[in-house]
Amino acid sequence: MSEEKNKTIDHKRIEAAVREILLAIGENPDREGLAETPQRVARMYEEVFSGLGHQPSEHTEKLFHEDYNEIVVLRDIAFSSTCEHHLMPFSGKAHIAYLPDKHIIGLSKLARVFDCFAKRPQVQERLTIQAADFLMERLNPKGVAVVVEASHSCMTVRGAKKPGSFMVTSALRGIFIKDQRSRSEVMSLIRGAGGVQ
Ligand SMILES: Nc1nc2c(ncn2[C@@H]2O[C@H](COP(=O)(O)OP(=O)(O)OP(=O)(O)O)[C@@H](O)[C@H]2O)c(=O)[nH]1
Ligand SMILES: [Zn+2]
Repeated sequence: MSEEKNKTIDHKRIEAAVREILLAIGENPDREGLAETPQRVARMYEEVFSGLGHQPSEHTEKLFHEDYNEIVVLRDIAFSSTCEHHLMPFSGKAHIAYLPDKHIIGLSKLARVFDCFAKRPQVQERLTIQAADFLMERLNPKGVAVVVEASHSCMTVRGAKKPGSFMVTSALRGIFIKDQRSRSEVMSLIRGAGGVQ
């Protein structure tokens, strides 16, 4: 993602809202430890919602022509996102695979595309689908598979309070839907060391 400032983030509004929340919980927003918290939170939101000011296509302008006809997998892409229900983080690993059709993409761009969708208010299912659909459309490969495993802090530290629980989501596209052998192959590559069990 480009380092350019995110124009969708209004720091002043976030600061005023955070001050209001501090008052609403009965805190003194002017005490030493909290005095700069509204500004910190605004800077944090700029970072964790940086995907709102950007498009994943910013990372996929360059494709390389290559006659490679086997599955490519980028496994264990660490990520963090924000649950849109509670504005609390969820984090884990994404695994992205595709079967090229004449074009490949720089490896890092897979991670950058995923991050661009992750750095928005999200639910894990939509994040998974958006990454798969975008790569399918932009790369025009024979197939795409995205598997995401994540722990949701809104479920581990509050609410149901189930630390250690992981949500696993997947989105298969193209040949990975239609062809059982390709599907088994991609899932076993994703399941390799460090992948989903
Ligand atoms: N499917 C899905 N659910 C999510 C995700 N992130 C958070 N949730 C769930 O969203 C739900 C929101 O449910 P609500 O009943 O509206 O909220 P709540 O009263 O705070 O629910 P509890 O978390 O059960 O206390 C909860 O069950 C969360 O666990 C996600 O990425 N995908
Ligand atoms: Zn949540």
